[in-house]
Amino acid sequence: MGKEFICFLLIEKLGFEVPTLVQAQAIPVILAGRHALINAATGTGKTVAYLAPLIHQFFSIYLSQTDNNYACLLLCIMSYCPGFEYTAIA
Ligand SMILES: Nc1ncnc2c1ncn2[C@@H]1O[C@H](COP(=O)(O)OP(=O)(O)OP(=O)(O)O)[C@@H](O)[C@H]1O
Repeated sequence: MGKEFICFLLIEKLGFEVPTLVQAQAIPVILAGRHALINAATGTGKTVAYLAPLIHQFFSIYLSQTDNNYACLLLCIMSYCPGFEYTAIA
């Protein structure tokens, strides 16, 4: 599973045609397995910058180990905190 899944997440599921600067910088680093300290202004897209590659890696592991069972729970918490539209627990 390569870049297509990240594009699927960002474009098809979230409707983000173009990654923000912080996403464009952070996503390839995290996908490469390197540590990343993400520092950017409020509202610049940090949440997706770290969640998209984490979800990608989660499903990569899931698909390569079909004898194990995993659960990925995506929660919509818009009412909890406007502007913060999603979170993930894996
Ligand atoms: N690539 C993108 N294209 C368009 N909109 C985006 C993109 N990435 C994030 N957004 C939107 O921008 C807004 C801010 O994103 P997000 O909450 O991830 O930023 P943040 O940097 O984590 O903010 P905070 O510092 O408040 O936690 C959200 O409404 C989100 O849906």
